[in-house]
Amino acid sequence: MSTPQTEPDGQPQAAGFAVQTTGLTVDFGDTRALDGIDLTLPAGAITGLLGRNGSGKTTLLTTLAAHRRPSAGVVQVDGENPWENQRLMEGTCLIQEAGHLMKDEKLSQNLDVVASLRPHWSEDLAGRLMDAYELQPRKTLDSLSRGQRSAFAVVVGLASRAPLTMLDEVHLGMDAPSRYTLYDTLLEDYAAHPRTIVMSSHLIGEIERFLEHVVVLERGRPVITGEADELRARHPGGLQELVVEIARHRGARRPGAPETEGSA
Ligand SMILES: Nc1ncnc2c1ncn2[C@@H]1O[C@H](COP(=O)(O)OP(=O)(O)OP(=O)(O)O)[C@@H](O)[C@H]1O
Repeated sequence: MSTPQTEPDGQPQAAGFAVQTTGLTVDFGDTRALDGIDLTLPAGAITGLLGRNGSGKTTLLTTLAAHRRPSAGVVQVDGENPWENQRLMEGTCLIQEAGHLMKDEKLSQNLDVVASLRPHWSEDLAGRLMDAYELQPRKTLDSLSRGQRSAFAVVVGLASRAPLTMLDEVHLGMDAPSRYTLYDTLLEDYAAHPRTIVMSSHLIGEIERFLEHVVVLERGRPVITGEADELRARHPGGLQELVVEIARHRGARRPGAPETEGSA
């Protein structure tokens, strides 16, 4: 388990949670969304979770966040099963377009509730991001535009400073300046307060420069896992091109032909 460290103000520091899955399988009726996944996500690193539509990214993130139970296999977060685990629930934050927040309540009320639930909450960071996104605390969540709702989800997700912070397509609806505010703030705050970050996005070209670890899912299985620097060195076209190449290769594969599994 992670060892708590102390911040300058005496608060316990959010150390990153490591994540491990063994044989993780999730079925939705006849659809196998995750197919026996063995995966390790390193603690205190930024992992990019990449893959095409329907490859299983959201299912993996919601299962790691214990929003759903695996059909088979094991999930371990910071060495423990996250299911109904109070410590891990407090330390795990999955950001998905503000879906988990109170739509009829003012933003200020939402912030108060989240602050009371998150041991590592930063009032200062929340305030700075609210200002940067020009979000008015007196507005209700359901009165915001789509991009503003995503921005508010970013405020909540980053200010929570959760040891396991997962961002699932959180950029949806956000314009380019708002997305770069997210990236810049994430990097700056991560450097000062290391934690485990998992980021799923189709905007690979925008995020690949700060990824340290990469997982590419395809049809519910990891087809590539590895250090981003190594992958970049082996694929000068970048991660974006790599994901497109994988999709082309898979699309061209004859039905029934053996798959080329494993790390790149
Ligand atoms: N609630 C559900 N009921 C039935 N099938 C589901 C459900 N959620 C996901 N699936 C199926 O599981 C598979 C993986 O979906 P998932 O949402 O995890 O993919 P994704 O990689 O996040 O896709 P995207 O990039 O489009 O968001 C898909 O085939 C999808 O249709």
